[in-house]
Amino acid sequence: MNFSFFKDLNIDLSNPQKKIVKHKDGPALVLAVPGAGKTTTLICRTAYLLLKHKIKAENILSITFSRASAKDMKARFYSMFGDKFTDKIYFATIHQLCLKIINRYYYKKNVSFKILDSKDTISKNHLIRKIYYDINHNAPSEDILEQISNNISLVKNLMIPKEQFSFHDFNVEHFSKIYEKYEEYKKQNRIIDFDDMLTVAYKILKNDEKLLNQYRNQYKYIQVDEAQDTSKIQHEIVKLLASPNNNLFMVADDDQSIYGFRGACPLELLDFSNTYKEGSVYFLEENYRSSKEIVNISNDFIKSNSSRYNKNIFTQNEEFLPVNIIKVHDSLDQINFIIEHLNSSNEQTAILYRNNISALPLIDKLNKNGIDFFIHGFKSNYLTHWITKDILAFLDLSLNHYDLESFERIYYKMNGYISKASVSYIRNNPKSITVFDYLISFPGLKSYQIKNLNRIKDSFNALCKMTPYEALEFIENDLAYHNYLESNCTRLKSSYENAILLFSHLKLLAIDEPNIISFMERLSEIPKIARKSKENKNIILSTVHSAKGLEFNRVFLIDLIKGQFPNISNLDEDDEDNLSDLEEERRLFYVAMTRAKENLSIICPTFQNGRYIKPSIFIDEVNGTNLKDYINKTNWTPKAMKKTLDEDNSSKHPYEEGEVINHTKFGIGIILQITGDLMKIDFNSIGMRILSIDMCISENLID
Ligand SMILES: Nc1ncnc2c1ncn2[C@@H]1O[C@H](COP(=O)(O)OP(=O)(O)OP(=O)(O)O)[C@@H](O)[C@H]1O
Repeated sequence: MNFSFFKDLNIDLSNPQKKIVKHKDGPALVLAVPGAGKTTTLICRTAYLLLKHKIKAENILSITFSRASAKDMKARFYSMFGDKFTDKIYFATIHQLCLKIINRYYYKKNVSFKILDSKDTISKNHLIRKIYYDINHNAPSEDILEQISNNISLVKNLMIPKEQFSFHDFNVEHFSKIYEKYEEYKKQNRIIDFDDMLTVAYKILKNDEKLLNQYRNQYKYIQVDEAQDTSKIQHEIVKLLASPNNNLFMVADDDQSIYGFRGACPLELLDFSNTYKEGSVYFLEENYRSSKEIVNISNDFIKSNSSRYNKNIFTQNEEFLPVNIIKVHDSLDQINFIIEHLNSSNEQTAILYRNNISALPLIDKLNKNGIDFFIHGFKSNYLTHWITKDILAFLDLSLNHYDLESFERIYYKMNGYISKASVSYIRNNPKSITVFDYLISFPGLKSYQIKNLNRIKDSFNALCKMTPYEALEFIENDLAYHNYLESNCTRLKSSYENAILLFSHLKLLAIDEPNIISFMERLSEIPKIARKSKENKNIILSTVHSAKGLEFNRVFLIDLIKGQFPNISNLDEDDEDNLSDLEEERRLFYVAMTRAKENLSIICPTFQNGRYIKPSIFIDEVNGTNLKDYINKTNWTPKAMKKTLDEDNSSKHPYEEGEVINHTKFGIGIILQITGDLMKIDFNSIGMRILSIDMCISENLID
């Protein structure tokens, strides 16, 4: 009888896998390597319970951590067994299950509630921002907002009582107070957030025995995929539901635990044999997914981590292609390299990145090249990032010289030397005068101050006539926004690498835009393009976190640069906290590599925003790879810039290529190239700059 079940499958399960599939009653833990068939075995066991043990579909609950994995699990089940079952099998995330429990309970009690971040509530970020401001009297950066949000998740997932907050380093000023206010607001407004789904459901199950028993009677068999990412409270909920029969089946790989920052507790798995004395532990060490090269290289790589079970991963798969490390010149070259390869073969491909912001220029350029893709959960928070808001304020002010709000946002972020007193003065501006003209009318200004204000006024006059790319370069260099960007990161204790990545990606977006308005429109269009991207595409864009549990023929792992992956600034390997963060980042990199079946390329830009950047330390740690250069393959002249360069008006100015000039601010330099209104000049003091000829003449900048 058993024989026919396994014979009928379209997959030839190994003996260890079959043994696991046949496991029926009592607790079981399957510990396995990537691609060992954990999900496959769980799916087959579900079918085996239904077909062989005649368990009803409604009595089986299969849960996992992310929506993408739950969807994938369901799709794989129906593709293998869809023709054999008409009953619905419940594959859900643990949060979906908890919400179901809460809904049922509140419905019974006739109590209504709302979910934070839904249409009819305030957004979570907005709420935290407001509370942070009320308590600390300054606005939090995006990094701090994220840290607060992660801390809230951590507290709830690890079930840390308020009294023990002082033992934890939350890295946020007055976190305890912020947390208190946040909880108070939700309580008063009958709102629950994503993490409350767990705490509230747990409380309900603990206090309502009748309801708990209803669930226990319903879900007689509970299966948990990706159990290494289950947090303390999730373990408690699962234990509560599974008890007293404990028909609990968990599959896990400790090397793929990547949610420690949000309270995942892989250590609970170590305790499995103590919690369930009668439990069975199974091991799966054969990888069926990836080529020999990918298996060997990733296995070697993860051995650098010290807190892990040592496993003997092996594969019988053939050798296929070497794992490549591709050195590209910069982010634009990285995209060009990817597009070139996407165009040359239509095999199923994932482009994976550590940080959401890496997706911004990808969405833009793939869309402009007419390449269809699906993107997993893109976050549009770059639009509310202080850098984006600053840049938009510069551009808004350049378009509208009466825009006091934008002026107030940026006047101290450039080399304007504008005093607070004069800013207070212009708040009484009669509105019929531009911000700059009113500033100049401030009583008692010295002649050099007036000259300076005229310089700023002229800069903003010039700014609105530039292409968006030139404008961003001008803001960065000529208006010295770069200095502010650097000092503000230090002040906010937020990652300078992330800030520069965002800034340079905004510039990448600007490259193809003909004018400032179209650049602004494109910025707000990107989230819409992301939302419209449809599933079932051959090309997937995803953070590594969201790609867990999935597999692809070809993987491009991008932005392998210092500070991005591992996503740790000022890495100090002697610091224990740093070390555990580094190990989690290493697991994340391991998850990324092991998503690939045949073709894995790790891409490493060498310049960012015109400056040399160091590669990720992981590049040194992956041995046995093939190093390839893709440097200078493409002509890096931004289109928008090229357009201006091509509009030749050389006859209207006195400069010549090769001429040595003396600039009032930058000193001696040589003109390397003149095209249209632009001159590329190599200055002795500051290196290369591109300047507008019009500006140089009208401002008398060159002697
Ligand atoms: N016995 C087998 N023979 C051939 N292919 C198999 C076998 N078991 C699993 N596979 C295939 O190997 C791949 C990996 O399986 P699966 O996704 O279930 O592994 P996993 O352990 O859950 O992976 P991960 O933890 O890395 O996400 C799938 O394509 C699956 O179809």
